[in-house]
Amino acid sequence: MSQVLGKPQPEEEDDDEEDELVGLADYGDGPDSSDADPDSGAEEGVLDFSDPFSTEVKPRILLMGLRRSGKSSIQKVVFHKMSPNETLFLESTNKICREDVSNSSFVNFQIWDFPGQIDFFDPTFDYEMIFRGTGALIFVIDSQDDYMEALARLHLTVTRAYKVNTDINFEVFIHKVDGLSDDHKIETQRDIHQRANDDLADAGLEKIHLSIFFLFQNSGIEKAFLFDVVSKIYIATDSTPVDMQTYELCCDMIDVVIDISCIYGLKEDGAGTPYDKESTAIIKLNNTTVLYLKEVTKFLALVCFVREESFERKGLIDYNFHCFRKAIHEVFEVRMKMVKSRKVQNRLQKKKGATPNGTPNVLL
Ligand SMILES: Nc1nc2c(ncn2[C@@H]2O[C@H](COP(=O)(O)OP(=O)(O)OP(=O)(O)O)[C@@H](O)[C@H]2O)c(=O)[nH]1
Repeated sequence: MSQVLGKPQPEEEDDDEEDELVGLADYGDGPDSSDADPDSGAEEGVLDFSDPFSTEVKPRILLMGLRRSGKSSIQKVVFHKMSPNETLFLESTNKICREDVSNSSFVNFQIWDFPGQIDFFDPTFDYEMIFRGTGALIFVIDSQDDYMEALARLHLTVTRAYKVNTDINFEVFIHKVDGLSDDHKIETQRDIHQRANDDLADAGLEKIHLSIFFLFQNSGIEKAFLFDVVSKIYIATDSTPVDMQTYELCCDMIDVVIDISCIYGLKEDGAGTPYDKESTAIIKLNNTTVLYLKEVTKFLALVCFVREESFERKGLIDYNFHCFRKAIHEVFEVRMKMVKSRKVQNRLQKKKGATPNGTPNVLL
């Protein structure tokens, strides 16, 4: 099982071979991510919104989509290391489930899983409040289903949300592509892209940008770690087991890259940085595996193990990497915005003589 901000855990029996959600790192589970009771989330109709002045306010990501589209499965596989096969037994979600993903200083947000059947435009739901504090809205579409209803719902959701908050990032996940042929996948993505954007254009909302992509079931990446380059602690990994040898090999690769850059990459007066956005390295091992390192942020690197034959489709791997990097940057941006706005709000509150949590200061 993966661990967050930690060294590898002992291997666990896990027959699940597939890295189902490559392109999204698994930020692990365990005590770190379970610091909030998943069921402590707002009950249907009884939303318990975070106090905007509380220091607990976190960037919020909403998971929406029709019933059985796979929202809870995505959350469980990504954040709880559930094997994709086990998602078959997931019960339908009947209330909004909120969960804190606050495993480290790098990744810190709250994810809200909405039940598919919920009518969040029901007057009893304060959707304005929901969307106002939202950083990203992920809309999941089941590609094996007739997706016309999903597209109508997507349009309604996006237009409502945008009216309340123009800063929301809209991400559309085309899910369950495992059942589609390669041709059908491309055709489905093209069709969904076209229809979703046409609907927005018809509503005069071309400026809304929808990022639409597949959740790759098999990108050819065998194992991936998101490393903090300086400490060589991995802050996230995928759902396959971690073994010490693999982890150490990744650490060695980071050392090699940084050492070589320090020796030959810096200017004579020592100017420059040994690690920047151009940093990348590929090492072919003698066991038909390729080690691939790429910069994600100035602190983080993704280190992957890729089968040699899969590496021939390097474009696909790079595309996955690109989506992943973009998602990480968006999470950081959302987080920075929230931190800034919280500071401003706290300052304003202080000026007004109230404590950050909204209770007036009482001077005794
Ligand atoms: N073929 C396939 N099935 C999947 C995949 N992901 C999830 N499923 C299945 O889709 C079904 C519905 O998954 P859920 O995660 O419960 O869907 P949901 O959107 O949370 O559903 P509600 O809670 O009813 O809104 C389950 O039987 C899952 O096993 C996938 O990648 N491929």
